[in-house]
Amino acid sequence: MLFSGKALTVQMLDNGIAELNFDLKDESVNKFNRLTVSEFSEALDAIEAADGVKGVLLTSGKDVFIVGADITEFGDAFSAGAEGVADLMNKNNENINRLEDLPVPSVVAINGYALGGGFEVCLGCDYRVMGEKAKVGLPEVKLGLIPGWGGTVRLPRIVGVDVAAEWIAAGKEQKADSALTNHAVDAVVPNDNLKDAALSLLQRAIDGELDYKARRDIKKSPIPLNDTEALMAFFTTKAFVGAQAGKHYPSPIAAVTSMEQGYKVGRDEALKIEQQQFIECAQTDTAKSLVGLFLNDQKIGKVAKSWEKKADKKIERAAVLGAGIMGGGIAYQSAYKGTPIKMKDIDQKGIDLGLKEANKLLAKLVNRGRMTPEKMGETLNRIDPTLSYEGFGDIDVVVEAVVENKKVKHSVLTEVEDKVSEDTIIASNTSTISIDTLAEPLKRPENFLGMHFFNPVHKMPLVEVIRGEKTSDNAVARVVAYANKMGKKPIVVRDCPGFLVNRVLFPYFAGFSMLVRDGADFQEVDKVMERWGWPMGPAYLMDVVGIDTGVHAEKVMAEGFPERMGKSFKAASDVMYEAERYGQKNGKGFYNYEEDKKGRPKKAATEEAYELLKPHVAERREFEKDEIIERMMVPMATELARCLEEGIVDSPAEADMALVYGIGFPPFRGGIFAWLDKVGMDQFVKMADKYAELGELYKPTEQMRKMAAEGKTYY
Ligand SMILES: NC(=O)c1ccc[n+]([C@@H]2O[C@H](COP(=O)([O-])OP(=O)(O)OC[C@H]3O[C@@H](n4cnc5c(N)ncnc54)[C@H](O)[C@@H]3O)[C@@H](O)[C@H]2O)c1
Repeated sequence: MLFSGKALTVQMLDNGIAELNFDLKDESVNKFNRLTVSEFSEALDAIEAADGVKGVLLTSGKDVFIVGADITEFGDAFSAGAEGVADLMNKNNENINRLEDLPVPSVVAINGYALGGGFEVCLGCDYRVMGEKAKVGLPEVKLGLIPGWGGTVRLPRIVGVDVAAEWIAAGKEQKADSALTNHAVDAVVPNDNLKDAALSLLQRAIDGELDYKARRDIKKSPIPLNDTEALMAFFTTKAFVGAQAGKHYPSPIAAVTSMEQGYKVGRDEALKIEQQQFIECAQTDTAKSLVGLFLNDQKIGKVAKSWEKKADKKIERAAVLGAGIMGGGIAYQSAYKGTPIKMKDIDQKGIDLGLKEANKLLAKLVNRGRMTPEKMGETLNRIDPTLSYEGFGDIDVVVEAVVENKKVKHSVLTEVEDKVSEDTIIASNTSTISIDTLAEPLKRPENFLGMHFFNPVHKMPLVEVIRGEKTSDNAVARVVAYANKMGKKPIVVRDCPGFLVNRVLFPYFAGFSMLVRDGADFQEVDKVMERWGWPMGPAYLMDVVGIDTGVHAEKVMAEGFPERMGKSFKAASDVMYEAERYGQKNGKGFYNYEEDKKGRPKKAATEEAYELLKPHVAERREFEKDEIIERMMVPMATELARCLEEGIVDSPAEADMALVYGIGFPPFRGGIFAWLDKVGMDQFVKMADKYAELGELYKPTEQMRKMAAEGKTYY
């Protein structure tokens, strides 16, 4: 053994080959934490000092190769300013350069995920052999960063500027076939043959059959582009990348800038340029927010896993009641992720619609080559459409998704309780009705809870798991396990009308209604909020949700929280509802909708909506952009703070993730609590107090005022 550490080892194989094996102790994956980086350096010392080393093989002792840097180390390093960032990055840059400069050839066997720094170390090797199941990629932009260990330097020198820019700016993982076609790797082999194939390639390099030095030269030299070629390549790429990423996400452009400024110089100079760009990105609010979200995501994942472990059994069979928009989506998602599901409705038409939707989604996957027709058949077979309760005796979880009406739900829930076994868990997908209210007529309220999906189910990651007063731990655990199995992000919250997400969404809509009442142009409000980062403004969002659904839910919320959410005026949404403008679903809402060439609804402004609103709103007037943002965000943020104080949600991290995953809160802002921390509670309280005359929704809680006085933050 040349070197033996806690993160990696180096041992001599036959023929003078040193195998450097990454295998981080007590962890399920390899990552470049400070320990690994420091041992990597010691391992290179040992290789450089050893006699008779003719070649180096890099391998992994885990299912993955290396998943990247240890993001938990970013926070402290980044808050130490430019020096802290440089300090975190320098050592591994040195390591990868030393690997690349060894007097002998190097080959890496990429057995699983090689992402970020994990892929950058592969790019430092002379040759790359990849297992069929492995994936490579540079996903740093997803954290608001750019590759910082030579990714923007070596990748364009290996695969060309266009492909490198595309890979880095999109941050997508690449499968083996894409990596091979684009020459990012030299061979793809079945995982079982990986090490042998890598060794044989290394032997050929050692024997002089392959000119590894020529390859190295390419990676260490400027990129041979003339000025016109460079102008074309970088100019068009930047325009494209900038348009895709948008102004709130500057790092994809920084990655292209690093390539643009570094293409004319050799490796070492180019690495300095990359580092400068990396440091600038690391100091942006966007990076801070996205790194924060990544860590929050890990946290909610851990919480969900620990719930799952408490479940008494695995979810093998599910059922959904109601085959409408939501029921159809739930059936599709369950079947797609492998859990057979009965889909019951009282109306054959409902069932036909549910199946049609599932068929459409699966056909799309088949057409895009992401699923075989056989798999599509298997998936559809997992959905068992039915008009009866036959076979409900051995169902593990039933999800109720019938119309949002307390009476109907009570009747359906008591009915199904009689058809299932004593230990079946029954969950309701209600959007607003309190779980304790729904549980009232049930014999086994301990087996009942909320499982709130978001529309469209296959796209929206969040599932709110709502525990009522009598819900058992096992019921929560089983439903969390089911959500995990469906590939969703479950977050456990306590019961109240609207639960977490809708409880804070309706105050936001109330902010919108008051703005329009006071003379704001709804299109202007949409534009301002979209520029602020929301995927759609409030009027457009209401049209997409359905004005009828929104108006109904708003009533439920007003009954639940009359002191804050009861309203004394006719809101714009009420006006639309009375005019039967229900939004996208019937082609008319705040906007008019027509189908585009691809059959997707396309919105267009219409005078009709303004005419209808005129008698109910103040004369149109201009509002400052900041006033619009504040009047929209104060009620939402204040209600969220209330939810945390009341224990509806356990932590700021879970609340922030719920809003990002459930309603697309702009990720670059890191969540509402992260936004409040950035604004500062003292400033926020001042901001809210300006609007005190707008009502209770604008009044910060006592605890918020206390936090303001004490200078406290949520994170
Ligand atoms: N649409 C959304 O955006 C959304 C999002 C989250 C949650 N939800 C909630 O999901 C539930 C369903 O909403 P939807 O939009 O899918 O409604 P929908 O009107 O599209 O579907 C309801 C389905 O339930 C069926 N149904 C009615 N009574 C039934 C019964 N006794 N047994 C079996 N089926 C019955 C109807 O035939 C219909 O097919 C509601 O509680 C709603 O609040 C909706």
